[in-house]
Amino acid sequence: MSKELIRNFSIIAHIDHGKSTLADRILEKTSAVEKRDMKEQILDDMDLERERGITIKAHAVTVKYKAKDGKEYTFNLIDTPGHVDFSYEVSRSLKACEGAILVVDASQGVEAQTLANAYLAVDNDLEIFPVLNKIDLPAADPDKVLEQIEHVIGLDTEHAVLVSAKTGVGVDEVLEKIVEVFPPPKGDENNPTAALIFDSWYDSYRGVVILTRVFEGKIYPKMKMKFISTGKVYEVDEVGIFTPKMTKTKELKAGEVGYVIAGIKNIQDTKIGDTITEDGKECAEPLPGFQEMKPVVFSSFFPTENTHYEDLRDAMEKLKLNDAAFVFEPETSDALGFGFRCGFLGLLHMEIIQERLEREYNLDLISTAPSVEYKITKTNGEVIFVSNPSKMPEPQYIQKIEEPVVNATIVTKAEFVGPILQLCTDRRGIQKRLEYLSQERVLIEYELPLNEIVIDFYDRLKSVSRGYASFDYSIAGMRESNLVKLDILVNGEIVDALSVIVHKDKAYYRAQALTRKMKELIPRQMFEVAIQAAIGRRVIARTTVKALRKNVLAKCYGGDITRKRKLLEKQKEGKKRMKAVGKVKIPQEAFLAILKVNEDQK
Ligand SMILES: Nc1nc2c(ncn2[C@@H]2O[C@H](COP(=O)(O)OP(=O)(O)OP(=O)(O)O)[C@@H](O)[C@H]2O)c(=O)[nH]1
Repeated sequence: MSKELIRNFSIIAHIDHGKSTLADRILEKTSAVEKRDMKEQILDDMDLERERGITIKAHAVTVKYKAKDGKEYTFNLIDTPGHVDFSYEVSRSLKACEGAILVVDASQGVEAQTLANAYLAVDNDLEIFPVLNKIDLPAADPDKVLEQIEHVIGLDTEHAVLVSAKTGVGVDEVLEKIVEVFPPPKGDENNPTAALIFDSWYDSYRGVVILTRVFEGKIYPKMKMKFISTGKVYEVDEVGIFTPKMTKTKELKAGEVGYVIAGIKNIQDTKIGDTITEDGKECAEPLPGFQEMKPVVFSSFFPTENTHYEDLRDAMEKLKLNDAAFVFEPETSDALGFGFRCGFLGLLHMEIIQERLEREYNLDLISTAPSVEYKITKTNGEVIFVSNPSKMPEPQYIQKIEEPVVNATIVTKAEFVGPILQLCTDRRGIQKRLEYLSQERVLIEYELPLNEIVIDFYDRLKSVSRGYASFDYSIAGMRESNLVKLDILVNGEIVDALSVIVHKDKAYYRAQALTRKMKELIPRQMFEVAIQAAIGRRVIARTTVKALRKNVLAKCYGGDITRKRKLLEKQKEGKKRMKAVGKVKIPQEAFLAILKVNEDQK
């Protein structure tokens, strides 16, 4: 097949603007999927993706399109996720493309991730054309949105297409634009092989499946392929494309996108961003790779039953096979016993991993409040990185603490600017930009400490803007701050897993709110439970959970054993997701109380 007839592209958009729906329509129109096999959002094949209605992993699919010029084109469509935690998936997908369709909801307009993703595409030198989706909605205002696209993103709207991905209106025009606007790939199949790994996952039957874009040369069965960064060599078993089912092909040539299987057992060997070449006939230099993704949010996971520790380790190792960005290491907590300290790309990533561990592996977990990684310069000049508050050195050994800060972009309606600025100020933000995109839409940029974002920022933003604010952020660097560790003591003992790092000015308020919240969350026990918050040795807040007066069994006068058993069963259920710390039973919610403490509502 001639390269002239190939188009490699991604669909990018703000979350919920309809890119998965548009991808579905494209598959339908190109008959890749029989009508009877068509289910909504066919590319989102993980159960969890379907349930949450979001795309977690990027997917690639190859379809044929007979254009109006009479020629048959091959489209390699790469669907990308839209949530901020997964923006690294977007950027790696874009490296495999020549073009990007920017989907914008015509009833909503440009949002924070529309901007972030459009800039990513521009940075990757892609051809872009906008698709204004949802024009079937009465609130759709395509002209206004076109103006925003030109004015805010600076994107030419000459090739913009008005679409309803729901009804199919305009989709034919999108297909023609793909042919017209996006350039065919370059490269020569006779050159030494250079192919980019842009995704990989572990399949229990076939081993590692690599998703690759071939830039030069080709990949074919029996070829000895070499990964440039690790130097490892494997013999290729099979190559092919997704139609969307895995379909074997003879080879993958320059310009093409597809999968490679080579009996690889270890996903660590297939680093995303690495270049595949041919052993003995190497390309001169590796392709420009990707930014390595570093976890920025950390939390500890402990099994509620200590005997499930090994099961938890096994489950996490399995999950990691398909998620290179998820990291973990063993941790011992005085209060909670054996568990793991885990690193994530963001809060959503953390929630998804926890949910998968609980659902797919049937584990009951206690997770601790999310934290970020601090850079600490000790008084002896040593520099350490601490992502676990309980590992923070004593204050007298600390010279300075730096915390990660992000550049945050918020797009909202003018009427909510006031409360949003207030929220950002409360969260120790520094304003960088405020611009009216139109009379009623405003773009706000702030530098904010990441630590203030992981704690319920997004929820608060949604609530102060009644849902009319979109949000995106990228890590900007480190900033020195006056931070302290707040310890929580239960009956006089520090519960290490409850410690949090807070700004000094907020410590007192947080301590009050936290102890109050703990009191609500820790159930009454047979004895009085004192809850204190302290900085170092200084106790700054205290509450008490009163003792229970009656034993639950006291209700069972006489010897009705079945009734007694029922009550005990009931009690046991209530015990689920609790962890005994000394004599006191602490429920999961208490470990996340910091997320529920709402200082902005004071
Ligand atoms: N009325 C209308 N609704 C649409 C249209 N296109 C998509 N939707 C709806 O908008 C919602 C979001 O669509 P998705 O395709 O899941 O959006 P997405 O951008 O892929 O979202 P993520 O995969 O979560 O990033 C769904 O409820 C769709 O049914 C359209 O043209 N008209």
